[in-house]
Amino acid sequence: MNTDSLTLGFIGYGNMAQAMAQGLVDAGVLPGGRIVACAAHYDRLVERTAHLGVRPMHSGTEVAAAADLVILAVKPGQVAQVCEPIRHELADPDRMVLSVVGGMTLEDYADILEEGTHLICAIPNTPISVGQGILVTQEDDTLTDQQRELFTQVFDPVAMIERLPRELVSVGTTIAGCAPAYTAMYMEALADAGVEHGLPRQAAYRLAARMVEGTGALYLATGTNPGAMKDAVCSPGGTTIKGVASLEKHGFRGAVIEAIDAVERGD
Ligand SMILES: NC(=O)C1=CN([C@@H]2O[C@H](COP(=O)(O)OP(=O)(O)OC[C@H]3O[C@@H](n4cnc5c(N)ncnc54)[C@H](OP(=O)(O)O)[C@@H]3O)[C@@H](O)[C@H]2O)C=CC1
Ligand SMILES: O=C(O)[C@@H]1CCC=N1
Repeated sequence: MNTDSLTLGFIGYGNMAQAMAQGLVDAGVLPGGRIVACAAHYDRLVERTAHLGVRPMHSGTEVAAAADLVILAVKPGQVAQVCEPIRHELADPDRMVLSVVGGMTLEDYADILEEGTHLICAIPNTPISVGQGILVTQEDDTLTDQQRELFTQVFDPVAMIERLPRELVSVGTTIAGCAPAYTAMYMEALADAGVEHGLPRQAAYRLAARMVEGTGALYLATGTNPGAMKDAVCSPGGTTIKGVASLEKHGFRGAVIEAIDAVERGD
């Protein structure tokens, strides 16, 4: 099996599944016609799948029968119920299952899937839709070496794959998977300030977005410590340090750390 003959099936076709499908099709990993999907509401599914040519199906049973790689992309509370009727199909030795269900680890599937199911648990983030994603993947999985290689072939073009031990998956997921929301809030706040000072809204968003993208790219290209990246922008007696001092006064870094703590505590 390789990506040229792979059929991928989503069980659940909401925000995350659509982001993944979009990224994979746009990156040329596979055409929409080799992706199948089911969801709770068929009419809505038909609308959501049309533009990529993804094939809508009526049930998880149809998806499992059609797909070599089945992606569980429903809410955590729904996963046991959707897997129950297709446990046997999912355990087919030629099939692999990827769970992107928030908070679910390999161990959580012991009572949900049949023993021997080839399963990997990973959490993507929404930038996967533009080929700039992250997949935080539990180090332990039950894939064969060949399936693990195929998994990498499929997702490498659209995401950085970060394999972590079970106990670190949660915080890794929070930073990679939840923080796009916090980063979007930061961009929104920067743009609001820009608009307050007269910048047109779209220009303000463009500046904020490119700045976030470029700052991340600069770190990835150079590995410079983020503290040193900050220092490099702050000229002595200059403008940037005034903003740094103001952010510190208002607890900026503490607020970010507390947000991650809140997710990890499950507040
Ligand atoms: N959004 C994100 O950034 C991320 C999400 N995740 C995880 O991905 C999973 C999905 O999240 P998200 O896409 O945001 O949620 P959505 O609510 O957007 O999507 C959930 C999907 O599940 C479908 N569904 C519900 N019940 C069934 C059922 N019985 N059979 C088949 N499909 C069903 C829904 O169908 P319908 O649309 O018809 O109601 C919908 O398509 C969650 O576990 C989440 O933790 C992981 C990483 C990031
Ligand atoms: O908020 C959520 O439940 C999901 C999990 C990771 C990102 N979004």
